[in-house]
Amino acid sequence: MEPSTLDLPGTVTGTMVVTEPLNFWGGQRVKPRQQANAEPVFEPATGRVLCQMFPCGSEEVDEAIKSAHSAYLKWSKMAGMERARIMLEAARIIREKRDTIAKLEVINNGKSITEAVVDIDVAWQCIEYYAGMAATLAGQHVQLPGGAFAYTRREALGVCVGIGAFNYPFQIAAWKSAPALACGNAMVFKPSPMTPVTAVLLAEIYKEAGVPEGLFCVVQGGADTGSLLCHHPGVAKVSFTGSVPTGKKVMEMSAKSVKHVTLELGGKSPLLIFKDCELENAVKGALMANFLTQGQVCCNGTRVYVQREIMPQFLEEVVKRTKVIPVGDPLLDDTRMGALISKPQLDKVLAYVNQAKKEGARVLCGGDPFVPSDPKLKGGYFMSPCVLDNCRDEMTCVKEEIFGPVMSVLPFDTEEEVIKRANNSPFGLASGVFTRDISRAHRVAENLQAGTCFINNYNISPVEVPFGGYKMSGFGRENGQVTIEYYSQLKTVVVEMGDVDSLF
Ligand SMILES: NC(=O)C1=CN([C@@H]2O[C@H](COP(=O)(O)OP(=O)(O)OC[C@H]3O[C@@H](n4cnc5c(N)ncnc54)[C@H](O)[C@@H]3O)[C@@H](O)[C@H]2O)C=CC1
Ligand SMILES: C[N+](C)(C)CCCC(=O)O
Repeated sequence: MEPSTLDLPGTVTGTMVVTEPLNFWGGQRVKPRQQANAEPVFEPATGRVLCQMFPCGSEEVDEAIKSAHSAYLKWSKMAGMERARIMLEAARIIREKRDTIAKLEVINNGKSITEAVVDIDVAWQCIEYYAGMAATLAGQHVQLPGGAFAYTRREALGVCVGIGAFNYPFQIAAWKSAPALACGNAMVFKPSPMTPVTAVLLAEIYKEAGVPEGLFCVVQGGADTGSLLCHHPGVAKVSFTGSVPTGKKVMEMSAKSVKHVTLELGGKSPLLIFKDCELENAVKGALMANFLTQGQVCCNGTRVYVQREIMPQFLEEVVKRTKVIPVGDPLLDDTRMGALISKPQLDKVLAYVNQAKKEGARVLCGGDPFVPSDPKLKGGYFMSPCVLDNCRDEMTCVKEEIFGPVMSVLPFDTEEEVIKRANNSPFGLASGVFTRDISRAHRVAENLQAGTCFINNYNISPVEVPFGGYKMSGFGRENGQVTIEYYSQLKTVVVEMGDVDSLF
């Protein structure tokens, strides 16, 4: 890579320009074939153009998939132990380059450096975790009558496609590629067109660690490139992270050639806070559930149901803490909230706040554009984190995914009532409950219709535990042991030891 991209120690917000090619296949960065249809990529904290994103066309997609396929033929025949060793080396390199990758992630995504460092740590942990699993893949031996037997083999799928969202660009690439590679697959990854910069670093790191050329490729582009990938006959599986409408399209396109599909889609997750909770932890949990990555997190607990008796104390504390969240230059260590991904996203979120007001919600704090005092940040996409009170279940802000720093607070009276209301949503990604009553905690966890339930915490996602949705939040899982099943297929081998007993 050119030194300009990696030479980051002195880099401050508002100075970086990325000119290196952002595609990667055949073991190297590949220049875009056509300069047409270029889209500017912005630095969210300043509104400045960071680079151009050149979408890949069908020839480029084809080349990347061919490159991945030839790598897959080698990689899938290697011993699991050998794949593990290379993946561990990749994890080590990420650890070594963590601060640089995190910085670039911040410049492209707008989240605070404190969060980005955690994201990169989770990325190498994920690769380390699946490296540990690569050598454990095994089938089963089944005894049959007459000395016959069968055994199963866990085999790779082939070339898998990963399509990522803008909110966790590097981490999503790791969450998808780690289990894919552990199982012997290759991956072609398409980042969000708004965050094209860091996935290619992962490609370079895998290469440096020793994967066969082409094993992890990056193609840049938006919907058109994504659809070329979903239609390509050389692709065995598509793992998608993004919105529900796009997820449906991905499933539909993949259905044409019966590709495997994993969908990690949006949510409107409920967080239930009972009066017997430890209030300070519940308040901290509500902040964690709403304000990470400027609220642009699919599993955020944006419907905060608070038992009526403790509502005044809860609101007082949550508002007090929300008001002092340091919003500003995301590269500074003290900042806890950076900029939203784009101007349209900021406008959309502010419009949701306005709509909420119109429908009768009360803004207790925030919900306005925020202009930091630093002149270089004047064009950034900042807003003050917002708490909405007086919300009702039928309001738009309670029903729709806002994908911004907006918490809607609703009162409830009984456990039975709140579970019913919490489940009355087409989404089912995550949920949370704060209570000191252990029976209640597990009963609530059992009855909430969501892929994850956090008890007395929120938004922690260790790579050892499965993550994924119920209902319209998607299907399939990422992380945890089970994800091996989503990136492999089972072959049954039946062995006859006697003579064929023919019916004919
Ligand atoms: N469940 C999860 O793990 C996550 C879900 N999300 C959801 O994603 C949304 C925000 O992210 P965005 O990046 O704006 O979502 P999006 O759905 O617009 O885009 C996601 C990805 O799909 C690609 N894409 C768009 N149209 C396509 C098509 N026709 N065929 C193939 N690929 C296509 C985009 O280029 C991008 O890479 C939110 O609604 C959020 O809830 C975001 C992050 C994580
Ligand atoms: C890391 N975590 C749990 C906060 C969010 C991960 C899911 C996503 O991609 O939005």
